[in-house]
Amino acid sequence: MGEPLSRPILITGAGRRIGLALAHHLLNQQQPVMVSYRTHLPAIDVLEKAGAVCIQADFSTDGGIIAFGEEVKKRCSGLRAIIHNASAWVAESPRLPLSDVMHAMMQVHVNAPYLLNHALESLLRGHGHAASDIIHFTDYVVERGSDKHIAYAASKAALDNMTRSFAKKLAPEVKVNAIAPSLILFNETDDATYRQQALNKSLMKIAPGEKEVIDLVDYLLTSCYVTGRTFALDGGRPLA
Ligand SMILES: NC(=O)C1=CN([C@@H]2O[C@H](COP(=O)(O)OP(=O)(O)OC[C@H]3O[C@@H](n4cnc5c(N)ncnc54)[C@H](OP(=O)(O)O)[C@@H]3O)[C@@H](O)[C@H]2O)C=CC1
Ligand SMILES: Nc1nc2c(c(=O)[nH]1)N=C([C@H](O)[C@@H](O)CO)CN2
Repeated sequence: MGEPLSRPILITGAGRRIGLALAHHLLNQQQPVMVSYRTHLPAIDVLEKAGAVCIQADFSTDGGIIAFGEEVKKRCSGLRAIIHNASAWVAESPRLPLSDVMHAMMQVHVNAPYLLNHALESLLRGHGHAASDIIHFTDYVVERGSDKHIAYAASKAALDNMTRSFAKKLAPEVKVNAIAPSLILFNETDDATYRQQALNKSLMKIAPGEKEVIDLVDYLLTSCYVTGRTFALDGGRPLA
């Protein structure tokens, strides 16, 4: 149904973990993919060999965000979707000035999606009803706050709110939705005690892995009706 798979899906921060898995999943479906990466990990070379267009970008400055948007516009004439995955999970710490933490969180989780959604709007429009998507990756903590990642949670809450604003602005050509995960994937540095504590916070008591996110992205991309909504991937954590 609809046009052949020609417009790329843009995934930010796809050099590792969920973004990287999503990029390979879409490529395996013969869906063209364009990604941003900050650190040139070997996985980027593999992605390029698999056919992805990979563009280096650091969203810690507005200049870096704007330059990335300009490069995307040079490299394609339309976009099927933008998936705002790029993120840093930074806790407040005595070693970091609080203003630096808040600034860094707002840059990657708010300024980047805000500026890129505006800059790339013309690439998303003009393809028909519900023909394009924006997906914001937020977080379960938007609902509950976080005493250890206050700036992170606040920035993700702003991103959650922008989901509804952009849904109003871009409908009906472009659907805009958010995915709010809780524990999906551990970090290599997570020790056994932390891992057990984290697993116990949900009813399902697992870290499901990237496929849980990929399956929801696939659903959102196929919908012609869902927009302005946030989808929790939290294993029943609010009920635990
Ligand atoms: N993993 C989980 O359990 C959970 C994940 N989420 C959300 O899901 C999404 C994916 O999670 P996950 O794969 O763990 O994310 P990661 O933290 O592993 O990776 C995010 C990517 O974003 C990139 N990035 C970070 N800061 C910047 C920046 N300033 N400019 C450009 N790129 C940047 C990183 O680049 P680099 O490779 O250079 O570091 C990295 O490749 C995120 O939005 C996250 O908040 C939410 C809840 C739980
Ligand atoms: N950018 C990231 N955001 C988050 C991560 C991560 O690794 N990178 N991890 C989490 C945790 O899994 C948390 O959900 C556990 O309760 C949150 N956000």
